[in-house]
Amino acid sequence: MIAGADGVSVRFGNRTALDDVSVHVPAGRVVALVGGDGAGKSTLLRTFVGAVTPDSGVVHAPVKDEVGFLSAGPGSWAALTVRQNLDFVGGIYGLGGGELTRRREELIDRAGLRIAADRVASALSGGMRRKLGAAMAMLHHPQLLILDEPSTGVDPVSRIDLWRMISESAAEGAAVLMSTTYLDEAERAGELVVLDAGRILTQGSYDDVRAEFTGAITRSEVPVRPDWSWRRGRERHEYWPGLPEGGTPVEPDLEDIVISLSLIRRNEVRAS
Ligand SMILES: Nc1ncnc2c1ncn2[C@@H]1O[C@H](COP(=O)(O)OP(=O)(O)OP(=O)(O)O)[C@@H](O)[C@H]1O
Repeated sequence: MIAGADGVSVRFGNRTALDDVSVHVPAGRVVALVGGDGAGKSTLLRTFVGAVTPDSGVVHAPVKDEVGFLSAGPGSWAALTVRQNLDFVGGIYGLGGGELTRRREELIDRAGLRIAADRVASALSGGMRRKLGAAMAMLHHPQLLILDEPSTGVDPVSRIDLWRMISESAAEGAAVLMSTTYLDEAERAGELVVLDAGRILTQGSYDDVRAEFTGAITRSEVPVRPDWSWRRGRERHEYWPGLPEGGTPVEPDLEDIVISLSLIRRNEVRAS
């Protein structure tokens, strides 16, 4: 295992951002951290780069030079071109000469940024800028790659480039921990960690998560219990802890599972 968090809790004043979270990130794997706004994703990622210190629990990570980090911010210098940004980061990590040029041009191609290679970062589209940030984080072949919402604002075609870059880093041996709000994308990761209000709702491979989910999901135009239903396209899906009492059963996907588990958790919190 390259990196891991064991029983990590983080509080900001009286707000609990993470509550007893454990996550392991092995070499060659992509672990996707999934959760809505304020779930604690950025806070957990920031514990791995030393930007947040846990109130309890332990975080293991390689030394700083072996970590690549794309933060939730811009991730590149606005006034530098794509090539200059990559050269600058390469210099920080001691890369130079032909080695840096080869790696820089390889990542420019992988990111689909060749047409923009001499454009300043401030003139890139949001998606191009995210891909440049990801390229900068992985430039020095870090053992641990931490990416905070790399695909937010990236169009579906560019997301394919981004996923290829992330998969290639993992295939080359990096341990990758990334956050995303896109559940379809998270299904592709080797492992999922679903966070809600600072706590883990479920984790494991997508197959594990599906196998552990015990409820049933139905679809209908009008749900039987609106509080346990959510919109999916033109219909509503509804969660049932046991046998459904209405609607047409559907095979739950990750979105159904995550929403059901969040509703169960919120109901437990309200009841306690
Ligand atoms: N520096 C901080 N000071 C105070 N509260 C914070 C700080 N950073 C995060 N929080 C709070 O901790 C909780 C988790 O925030 P975090 O940014 O980790 O969530 P997130 O899952 O990354 O969500 P988002 O995608 O909206 O950033 C939120 O309630 C947030 O308001």
